[in-house]
Amino acid sequence: MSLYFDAVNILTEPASGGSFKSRIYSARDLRAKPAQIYALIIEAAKWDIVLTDVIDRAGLLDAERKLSPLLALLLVHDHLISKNGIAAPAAHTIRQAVERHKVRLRAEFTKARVRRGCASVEQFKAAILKEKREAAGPNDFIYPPLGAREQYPFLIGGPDAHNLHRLPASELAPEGDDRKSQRLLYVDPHIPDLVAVPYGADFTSSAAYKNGEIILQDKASCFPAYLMLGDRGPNDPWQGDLVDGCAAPGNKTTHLASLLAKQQKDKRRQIISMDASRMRSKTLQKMVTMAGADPTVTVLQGQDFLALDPMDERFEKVTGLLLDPSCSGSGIIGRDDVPQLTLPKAAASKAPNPKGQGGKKRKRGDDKDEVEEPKPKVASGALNTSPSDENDIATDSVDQERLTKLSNLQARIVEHALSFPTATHVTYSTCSIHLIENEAVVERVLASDVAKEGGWRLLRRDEQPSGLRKWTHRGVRRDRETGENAESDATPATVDDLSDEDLEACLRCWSGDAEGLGGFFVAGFVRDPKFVSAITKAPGSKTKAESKAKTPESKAKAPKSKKAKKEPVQNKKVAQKVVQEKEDEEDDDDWDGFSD
Ligand SMILES: C[S@@+](CC[C@H](N)C(=O)[O-])C[C@H]1O[C@@H](n2cnc3c(N)ncnc32)[C@H](O)[C@@H]1O
Repeated sequence: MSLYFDAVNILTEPASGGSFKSRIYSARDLRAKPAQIYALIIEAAKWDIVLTDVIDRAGLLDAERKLSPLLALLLVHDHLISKNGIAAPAAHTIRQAVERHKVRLRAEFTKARVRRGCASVEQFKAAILKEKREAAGPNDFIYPPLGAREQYPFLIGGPDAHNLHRLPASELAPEGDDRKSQRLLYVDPHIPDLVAVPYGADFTSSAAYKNGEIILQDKASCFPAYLMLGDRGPNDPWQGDLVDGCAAPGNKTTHLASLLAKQQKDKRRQIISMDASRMRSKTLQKMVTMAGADPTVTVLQGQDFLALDPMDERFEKVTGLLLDPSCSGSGIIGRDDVPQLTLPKAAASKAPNPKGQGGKKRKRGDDKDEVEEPKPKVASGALNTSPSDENDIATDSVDQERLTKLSNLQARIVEHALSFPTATHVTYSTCSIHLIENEAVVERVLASDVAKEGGWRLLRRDEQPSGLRKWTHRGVRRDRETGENAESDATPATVDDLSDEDLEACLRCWSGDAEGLGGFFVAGFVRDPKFVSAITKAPGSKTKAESKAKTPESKAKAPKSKKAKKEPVQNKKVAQKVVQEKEDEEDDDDWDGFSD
């Protein structure tokens, strides 16, 4: 029974940071399994317009005054549609409150099906999806309308499923869907192997999804790995190993693995992937395994990227580093992303709550008779969720001090990446909209000694992979006016030291435009490989990198250690600080991978 009360609480509590799904998985006071709660809400949302109609016509809420509209909707969903009925003992008050009306409820459900001319429940489900799709508007097929992302997932092939476009439409379309004969996948024009699927396509039950052959991923999240590995193929494969320094839950790591696998059929390069948070590292490992990327990816669990010694032998072949560190998450859309359900009408004479909020708070163990819950933020409309699980710290207001701290850490992380002696490519990304975390970090990094000494510059637009070259949203010189910024007292930041070409090199995504994405930023840093060999191997070079680099002789003498070497003292303080921050964040979002 706790399942329904937990679901009601989740749907009615004020949204904190992270996506709806991640909030369920990280909630502490749930008694039912998070996966069950999530599934109940998602399934009930698919049927809400019918269930509401059935409940209203059956007069359930007038007869059962203790049932709130939301609780009734969830219970009636399981009563009519779930194979096992309501998940509560037969004698439970709430179950009885619904089952007392089973004849009427069943009759109204059947009438609703027959009115739509459907012979089976599957057909009925498809008809409802179609109704909802039509209500959502004509553009639903292309990209997700804001706030309905999880219904229009972006899919990307996993390491061993390079061509998702071949996936049979029958795997994706719901049974009885009248679009089976139509084109069901929208092939993305910017990212290879990326497709959007139409409303109601239940790919989560497809074998390809369960096997990790396809991965649900936000489009913007695909930019960094593609920016790094580009349009190469087997004739022009990536040379060297890769590091993903801030990798959990693993979207970009698995995308890197997928792109690498496409290029290198025989000898696979390695990806060393890590996250400072131990808890999130477990999710990372799980996602890597599910994607079949274990042969390519080594996960360093709980590893602080800043504590890595770039001179460690493990990294001697590293040519590319992908950095997607913690950020404000201000680009994540649908923060208040509780599913929006159409609800039945409350009983007419129900006593209003004194605070105007609906009922009393339920205590643990007392769910036998307490059946009202706070008024949900529910309305008619589509399911509204966001795939923001990889980011963890979105807040509702601009905290300049926090942004400054984050940007300091972000700049330090990118500069550390630039200090890897054999690196030629580094990408930096955030899902923040703030200049201070994006262009301003790039500006600082380019001005740093490590960038200047190492010959680093930005990967120009004309050098970017073909799909991203076409992307029109580019870096900005000053913060855009947003609701959040408007409330901030801070003077708008500007970047004056970046050239127009530098800004063209930066890629931006904005929420609220026709692209249908959240806010995102990515930039690529590159340097000429000849310059790399000069700083690591040229005799007499005075660079820091070279002064620390091992000579071939010292390498021959030193035992080949698999363990990280003692970190530089300067990094140690940073490392301790970051690890502390990470431990503070251990309770943040976890992501349950694609193993529903
Ligand atoms: C935005 S999330 C990364 C999302 C990931 N790239 C993906 O695509 O799924 C940021 C991650 O960086 C990790 N992180 C932050 N600072 C770190 C550090 N110094 N070393 C390693 N990981 C760090 C956080 O624990 C968090 O999991």
